[in-house]
Amino acid sequence: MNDMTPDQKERSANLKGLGCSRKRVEDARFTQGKGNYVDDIKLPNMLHGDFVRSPYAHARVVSVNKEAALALPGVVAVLTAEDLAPLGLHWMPTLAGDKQMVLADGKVLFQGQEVAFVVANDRYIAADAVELIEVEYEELPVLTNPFEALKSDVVLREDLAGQTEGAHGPRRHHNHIFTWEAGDEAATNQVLDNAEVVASESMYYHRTHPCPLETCGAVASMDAVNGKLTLYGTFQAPHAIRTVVSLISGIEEHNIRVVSPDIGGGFGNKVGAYSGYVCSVVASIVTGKPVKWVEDRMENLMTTAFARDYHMTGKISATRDGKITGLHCHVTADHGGFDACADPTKFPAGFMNICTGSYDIPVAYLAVDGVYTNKAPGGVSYRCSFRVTEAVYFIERMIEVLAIKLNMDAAELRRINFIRKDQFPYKAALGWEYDSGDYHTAWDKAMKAVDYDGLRAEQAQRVEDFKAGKTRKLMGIGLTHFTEIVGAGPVKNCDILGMGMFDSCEIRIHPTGSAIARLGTISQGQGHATTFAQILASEIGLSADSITIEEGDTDTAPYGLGTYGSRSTPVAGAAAAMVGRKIRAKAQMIAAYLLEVHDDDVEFDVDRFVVKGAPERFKTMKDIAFASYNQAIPGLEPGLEAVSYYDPPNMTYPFGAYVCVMDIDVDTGVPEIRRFYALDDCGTRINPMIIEGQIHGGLTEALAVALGQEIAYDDLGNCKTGSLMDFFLPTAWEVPNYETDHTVTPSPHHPIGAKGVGESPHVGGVPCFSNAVQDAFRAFGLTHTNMPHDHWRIWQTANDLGLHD
Ligand code: PCD
Ligand SMILES: [Cu+]
Repeated sequence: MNDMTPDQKERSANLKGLGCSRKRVEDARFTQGKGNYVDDIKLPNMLHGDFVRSPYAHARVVSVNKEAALALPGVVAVLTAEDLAPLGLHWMPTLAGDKQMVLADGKVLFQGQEVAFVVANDRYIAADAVELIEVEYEELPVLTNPFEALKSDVVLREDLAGQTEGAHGPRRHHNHIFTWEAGDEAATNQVLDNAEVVASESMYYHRTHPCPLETCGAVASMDAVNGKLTLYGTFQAPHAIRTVVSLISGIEEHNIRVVSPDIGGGFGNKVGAYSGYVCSVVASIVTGKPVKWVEDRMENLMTTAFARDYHMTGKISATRDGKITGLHCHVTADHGGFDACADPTKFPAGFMNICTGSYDIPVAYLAVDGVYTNKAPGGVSYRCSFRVTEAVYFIERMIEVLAIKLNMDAAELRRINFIRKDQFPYKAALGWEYDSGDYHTAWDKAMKAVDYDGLRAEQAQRVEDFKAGKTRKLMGIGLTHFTEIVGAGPVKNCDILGMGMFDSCEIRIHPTGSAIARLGTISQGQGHATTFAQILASEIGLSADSITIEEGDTDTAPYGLGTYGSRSTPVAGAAAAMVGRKIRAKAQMIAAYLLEVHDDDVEFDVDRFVVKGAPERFKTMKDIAFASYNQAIPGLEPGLEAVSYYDPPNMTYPFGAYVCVMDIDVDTGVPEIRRFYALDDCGTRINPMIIEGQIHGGLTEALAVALGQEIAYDDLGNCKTGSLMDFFLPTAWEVPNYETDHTVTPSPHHPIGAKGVGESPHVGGVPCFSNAVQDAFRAFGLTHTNMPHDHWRIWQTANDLGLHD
């Protein structure tokens, strides 16, 4: 940009390409109520489905009596496992290599589990009929604690009885799912045993839920005449859903069309497959009519994919002057009744092995035990790619705990252990190769921006004042330096149900120099229609305003693995850049032909090809597009179209430095966020305004998780947080003013150097908010206390430390 002439700058600005804070093109539709969501889909003669769900967390289903329901006028059908069994559809495969009941097959394993599916003429009749179905249950002992589940005689998964081998290796107990290990245990233990200092801590990253504003839903429409099934739904991965539906239903894949229309937020909740999808498809086949199923808020919170629920124990060793020498981590992962985690096949605990964080740790070991309990299945990322938020929370807490043990400043401890710029690409002890980073620059910028030393001085004074009885408010400074890992993934190690996690972009340039591009991803609010057009604009020299972006229809879009794990930019974004380069290569030939020079004698110049050394002789991309349809080079195919399937060579590693300043009222437990500074480095920035929006959103979800959001159960397995009365969803009232900042460290292997950003603020935000709360109490002897830090728990912490005496 800097070495451009004024004319080039102007032409470049007209393209609205990379780096432009272009306004979101989708917002005209959304802000005027013209979105098209699943519930807006209304097909002729459409029926409506609703579930009978189990009130018990663990029970045998003795009988289901449908008679009264079927007698209700307007009820068309009631499906149970018995009806699905002949089709082989009473169980479905999960993304984690387990299988899950579509409808209760003899027993239920969590509260809210689907027992029967009612199909009726309208949603209200369906709901009334649900009440008329009599289910006889026989209660069984409930296990909600994974540690107890591993000791209990109670067999949760009777269908797996006697199976000592699971999808991810040996199972050592009937409620054990897998053990997954990374790193060198013997070497790590040796370092820990001989270390000058070792800090240990156990922490629980509580169960929570993505809770998008729009709940999950689907409309299935089986056309019996031509054998075509159309399935509309809130799918974050429409192509994968098409393949799964084909595999489990036996309908040939070309006869299935999956459409993700507008999606009202996904956040990981809409990656997996749910009973509602299968039941609406079966119901449509059985009734010959379209069937809609849309869950309500309680069903969404209580039964669809939860996130986290990781019990983590760590040991970190260091020299007396603070150089970290080793890290040991053990996780007990509560997966609920079925293992339905959405992770690449080879990673049953996702990318938890990024838990060495931003630090140069020579040796490390991680083991994760997956366990069945009587809770809802799921295990999705919720704004973090595959357990990265758990990993970052773990290491950022361990650093704080170590700082306390060493009696060192936590910022300085981080600084002396960061991976240095000259160490990239950096091979981490747990296997990943970090593509790029410049942590010291980011950290120093952050410390300076917030006047870190000044803050610590103020905090020390506050402690004095508190002890002197002059104030009842403590001050906490939360620090986090996170490293994300996004862009799954190289096909060599990342697949879902055998489908490699590449992604795709196809473009067709029309004669007049405008275009349509389709991708294998699907926006849920991220703004892909805006940003993918920007990547293409810069690559092919046509204005972003002349490029339509389309996603989500498997009949038209090229195959791709969808949008989650911040993979759209690293993978599909790369495909977009590559497809642009294919277009440019052909355009170059056409331009040279039209200008009557050799191919090598023309060069690309923003929006045109010019003859080298003679910039007045050129053909614009618009000229070339038109020519490609009528005067193409003899022997060359007409038209200007291309498709690219991109298999990334590595993942991308965005990072950031966050600081949170908080005042905590010791007597009420209420935290007040005075300041939140977030520096993000996502490599090349496509749209700074969209990035800022992503960061505000992710930080707000981080605040939610750290300060109150939780899916909680009582001992009987009753979900206590099934509505927004109990499940904390922050509003403008709780949200502070965020200060955003950035550095730019491009990814060396991504065609435009971009890394993902959507998840970063959440991954970095959760430990930062939590560290702020905990730091406020450091001077009074606190080392660690578990999230969520709601007012009651904060008050309790103060009380336990004797601050109310
Ligand atoms: N460098 C850069 C990067 C990025 N970007 C931008 O930003 C966004 C984002 O991106 P990414 O990061 O790549 O991502 P994606 O793939 O697209 O997406 C995903 C994410 O995204 C986020 N964000 C959001 N937003 C909204 N609005 N909504 C939603 O739902 C959501 N979700 C969340 C989540 S959760 Mo997961 O699923 O858990 O895994 S994952 C996730 C987009 O638009 C793009 O383009 C830019 O501009 N630049
Ligand atoms: Cu995750």
